[in-house]
Amino acid sequence: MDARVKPLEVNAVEAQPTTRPSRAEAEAAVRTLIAWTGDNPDREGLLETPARVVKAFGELYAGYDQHPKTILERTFKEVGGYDDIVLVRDIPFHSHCEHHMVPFIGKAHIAYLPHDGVVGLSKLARLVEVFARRLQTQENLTAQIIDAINEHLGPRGAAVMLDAEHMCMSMRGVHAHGVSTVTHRFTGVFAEDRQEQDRFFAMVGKR
Ligand SMILES: Nc1nc2c(ncn2[C@@H]2O[C@H](COP(=O)(O)OP(=O)(O)OP(=O)(O)O)[C@@H](O)[C@H]2O)c(=O)[nH]1
Ligand SMILES: [Zn+2]
Repeated sequence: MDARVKPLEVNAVEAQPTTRPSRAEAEAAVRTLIAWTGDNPDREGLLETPARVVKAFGELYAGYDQHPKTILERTFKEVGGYDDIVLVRDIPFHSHCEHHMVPFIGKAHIAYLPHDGVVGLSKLARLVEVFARRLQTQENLTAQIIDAINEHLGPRGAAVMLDAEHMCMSMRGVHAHGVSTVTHRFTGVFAEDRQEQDRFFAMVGKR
């Protein structure tokens, strides 16, 4: 099958499947951007840059080819009856804002109240990667993480908080350095019970 007609797998409801250009077309686009900046894409140091950039994009946007189900499908039930909050905090992530394609970098804190087994702790960090390695807004990233937890783990409650610095606000535009943006979403018991929210904030260490 021609790589150009390979459908792009997407998980966002609003995103439409689209077709992928070829690698050669992607490299030509990078070459155009280099020339647009005012540099010479034919000088020695830049000759291989389009190929490197496209390869790097393959890593930075790998999330389009990954699905949360494959990460969250394996759960463990032998946890000694543990059914209280499981919090994995300070998960580092890098994403790219969909407005400027410039990085936003921060930490994710994910908690859930188990219902029928627990998931491997590393899987929550992997889940963040699935969605962070796509073009994003911080709000959408927050929502996609918690929606995937609810869909695939069915917990009694879930809580997600992201704290990130957007390079499009510091390196360009308003040039506001050191600004952090905090988003959070609660579902289930965390949404209904203020005390559970307070426990989450206390455990994360932010109030
Ligand atoms: N809500 C939200 N806004 C974001 C995020 N990442 C970047 N932005 C904002 O997206 C907005 C885009 O605004 P526009 O006015 O269309 O673009 P712009 O002229 O480049 O804006 P400036 O950044 O103010 O120069 C900016 O205010 C960015 O700060 C995000 O994750 N969530
Ligand atoms: Zn931006």
